[in-house]
Amino acid sequence: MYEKIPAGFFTAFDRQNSLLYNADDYEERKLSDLQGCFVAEEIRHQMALQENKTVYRVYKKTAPLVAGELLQAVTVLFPGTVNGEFFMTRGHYHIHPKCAEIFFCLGGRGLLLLQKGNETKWVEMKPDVIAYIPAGWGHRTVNTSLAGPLVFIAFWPAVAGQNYQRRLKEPFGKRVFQADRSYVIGDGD
Ligand SMILES: O=P(O)(O)OC[C@H]1O[C@](O)(CO)[C@@H](O)[C@@H]1O
Repeated sequence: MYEKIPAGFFTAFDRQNSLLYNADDYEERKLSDLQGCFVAEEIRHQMALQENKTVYRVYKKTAPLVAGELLQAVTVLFPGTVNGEFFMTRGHYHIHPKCAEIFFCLGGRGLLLLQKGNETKWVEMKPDVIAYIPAGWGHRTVNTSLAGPLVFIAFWPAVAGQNYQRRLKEPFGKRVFQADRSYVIGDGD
């Protein structure tokens, strides 16, 4: 379908299979990779020892890790909870302080949590929402629906890098729990 387009110059969202066509890198995060993310850490640990569900998949299009280049990735964040707390990504800050990021929601329902110092913001993610993550803000996504995956594409500078340690010092100030058929936002750590 895309044979006339040079592979280095495009990607496409494969809606049927929920993945990034022409991606060249892939990551899968299971419950065993998400140590310390959920309030119920012991329950997460037990779930990881038993079924160890996949929480999210990331299909990436790489680029040289130099200034001026951009990376892109489709994330598929599956439905589920750990003791009523919705499945989420680990969450990170960028190493480079001047790198923003953009998310475009392709399907599902969720929240993008943004953190800077003690300040927490959130953006409701639903199809066609384009969320902007300003430079310096930590970001984590949460699937707030048990009906299906939250799917979004992200674009960010290739030099951004990911800092996972900073969230220990500047943790996400909100947590998202199941409530009837919806969600409730509770205080974080
Ligand atoms: O790196 P984390 O926090 O595990 O989350 C992965 C997410 O990060 C991103 O790189 C976007 O910041 C996405 O591609 C993916 O959703």
